[in-house]
Amino acid sequence: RELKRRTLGRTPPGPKGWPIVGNISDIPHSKSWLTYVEWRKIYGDIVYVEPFGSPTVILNNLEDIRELLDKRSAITASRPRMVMANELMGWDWDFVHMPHDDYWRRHRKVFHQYFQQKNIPNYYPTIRRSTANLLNQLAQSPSRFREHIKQLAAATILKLTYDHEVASENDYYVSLAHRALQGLLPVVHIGSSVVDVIPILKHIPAWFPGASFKRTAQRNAKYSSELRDVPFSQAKQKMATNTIEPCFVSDSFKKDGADEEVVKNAAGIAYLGKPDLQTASVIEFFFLAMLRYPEVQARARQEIDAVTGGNRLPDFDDRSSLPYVDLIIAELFRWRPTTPLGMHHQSQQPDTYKGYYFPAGTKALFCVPLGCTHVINCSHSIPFQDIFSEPEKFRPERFLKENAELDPRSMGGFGYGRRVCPGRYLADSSAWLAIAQVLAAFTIQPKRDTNDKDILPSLEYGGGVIM
Ligand code: HEM
Repeated sequence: RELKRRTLGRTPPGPKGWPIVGNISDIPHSKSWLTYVEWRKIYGDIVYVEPFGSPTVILNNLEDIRELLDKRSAITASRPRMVMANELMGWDWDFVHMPHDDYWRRHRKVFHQYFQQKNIPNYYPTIRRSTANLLNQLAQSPSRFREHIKQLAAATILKLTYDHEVASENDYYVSLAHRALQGLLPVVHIGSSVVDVIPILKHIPAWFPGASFKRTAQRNAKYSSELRDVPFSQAKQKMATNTIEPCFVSDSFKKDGADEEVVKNAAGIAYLGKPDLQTASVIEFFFLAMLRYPEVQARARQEIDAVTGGNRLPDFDDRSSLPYVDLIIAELFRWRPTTPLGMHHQSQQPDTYKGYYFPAGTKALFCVPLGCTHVINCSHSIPFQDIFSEPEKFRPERFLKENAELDPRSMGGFGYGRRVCPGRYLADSSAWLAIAQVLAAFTIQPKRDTNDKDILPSLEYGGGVIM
């Protein structure tokens, strides 16, 4: 290591690890960003750790993130090996976690062709239908708003992907995705499973003491193939009988050189739920913000009523006349990013930056540099307060004044470089219509307790990958 240091330069500073296991015990499994905040104060914007010999940097500064993950994306667009998820649980078809290679590129291309920006207006009718259903459900059972929001996101993506209509919360496809995700989400974060840290353990038998990860993997493996195969074969049956309406599967099959396996995999990922979980998450955070900031809600309502006359719902044509609603969405991305640590990137070549050496295979985690994510439970340390003042406050007006040139939607909320979220245009349109129409049709208020006091929900994050 000393020789490497002398010839290639130093790796960035970070907590000193132990022999062999490195920093494995320094990285918490849950809410790790709180630890990263503390490390930033000690070591600076670029922190280096080596859990079990695996080089990892934590990037805390937008300028560094943009340089390394956007500009040098050709070498930082890969993903870390995921032994538990991909090799034991059968998720190797999931292109979100594929290495940056030709096979990934083919999936990304087919996905992009369908979900690219210019195609989104074709999907407005589907988004409108799902949103109308959300409004009806909210009118009938407002306290179940979280279930209704999840159904909204699932209905849009399943219709667009397979021409499948989600009729109820108990929809079979929705529960398939839910079951699969319950197994997958806990194992996609660095260090979340012992076998990702020590891959050789994947060869020990399931009965071996301490091999509970193997038994967990075996239990969950069938959900991954079920999720990918069942909806796809039903869509294919509809295609065979000419009863399918245009959707991702049918459109992608019509393209020259269509590859069935790639279309099947990419469809499975559109539907898997991570994407629609995130859209649902943005809308849930919107409800939280409106409960806490009624003055923002009132101002948005005023803006909408001035455009619609208060007697119709806003629609996509109104978007350019409703700038404040857009600022609310921008502020949601800053105030509560749905993936505060983004998704891990991995470099494919050694590199140097700011005098530091990054070995090939360095994993990069970026703390989405938007504001108060990191402050929760930790109000004395506010990273990025250099960018946003009072980051813990939900204040859409900040983008009219001191932060007018910034848009958090292009500051990491959707990721970076060649891996930037290819579903972002669909997500943006779905979230916008739901938020604008809910603002027009309802007033979001807290429940009251028996003493007529508002019951306000907690502002705390959970501890997973997607909030
Ligand atoms: C508000 C909603 C959403 C948010 C905040 C979001 C955010 C993200 C983020 C942070 C990444 C990782 C980017 C990186 O590694 O640098 C990502 C990747 C991805 N997202 Fe989204 N996303 C959303 C909605 C969607 C939707 C609706 C779809 C599908 C239609 C989608 C499909 C994907 C896919 C396929 C990837 C993996 C791309 C790759 O690895 O090449 N996302 N998203």
